[in-house]
Amino acid sequence: MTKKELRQKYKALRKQLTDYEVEEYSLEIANQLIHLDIWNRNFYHLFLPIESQHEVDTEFILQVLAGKDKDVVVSKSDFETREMTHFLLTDNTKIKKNEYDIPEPVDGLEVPVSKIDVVFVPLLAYDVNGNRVGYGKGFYDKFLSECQPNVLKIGLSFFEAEELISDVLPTDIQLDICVSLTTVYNF
Ligand SMILES: Nc1nc2c(c(=O)[nH]1)N(C=O)[C@@H](CNc1ccc(C(=O)N[C@@H](CCC(=O)O)C(=O)O)cc1)CN2
Ligand SMILES: Nc1ncnc2c1ncn2[C@@H]1O[C@H](COP(=O)(O)OP(=O)(O)OP(=O)(O)O)[C@@H](O)[C@H]1O
Repeated sequence: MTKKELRQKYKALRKQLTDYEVEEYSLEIANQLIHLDIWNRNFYHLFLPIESQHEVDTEFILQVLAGKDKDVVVSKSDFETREMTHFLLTDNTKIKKNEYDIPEPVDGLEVPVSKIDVVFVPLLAYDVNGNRVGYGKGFYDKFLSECQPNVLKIGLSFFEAEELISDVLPTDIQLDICVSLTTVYNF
């Protein structure tokens, strides 16, 4: 299927989930992550979920990271330049929702992309080759292309992998791992 078709399909599937399912499934994804060999690094970039879009609630992952004393990085998105700016998440970080309902840090200590070791990647759909589809603005393709080549890219999804995204671009960056409710995909 094309990215456009997949966006429609997965937006509809996510819409059907109840708030209860979103929470339970997000906890399940966090539980799967605990068992992976990904916790020996320092800087973990996490997305803060758009609740109205029924994204994976990363709160549980945040708790795991806090328990392990990791540095957590969150971003602010500029929809004009399609650039993300990255900030260290601390107890004092003020979070505010932007016009797209994305919770974002207001300000704080900026973290250069070169410091980031692991990125938890939001997505609408992904395929068995590790390609992903987001909302189509290219924020993560750009961000991931600026990261260190050895950065670990981990997708999180309530759904299983598609067989094929038919219109993958050369600028699309593949995931290393994707975690669903039942499966850990290693690409
Ligand atoms: N939590 C989270 N943060 C993220 C992303 C994400 O997917 N999830 N992004 C990942 O790249 C970037 C933001 N990209 C986004 C692009 C479009 C829409 C969005 O709501 N689009 C609506 C159309 C709204 C409109 O045009 O008025 C939609 O698709 O329904 C949201 C986020 C950076 N931060
Ligand atoms: N490294 C990059 N720098 C600048 N623009 C880019 C980069 N990578 C992709 N883009 C542009 O972003 C647009 C959207 O790409 P694509 O359809 O793959 O988005 P997506 O992966 O679904 O969205 P997102 O990354 O925001 O979740 C494309 O027009 C593409 O040209």
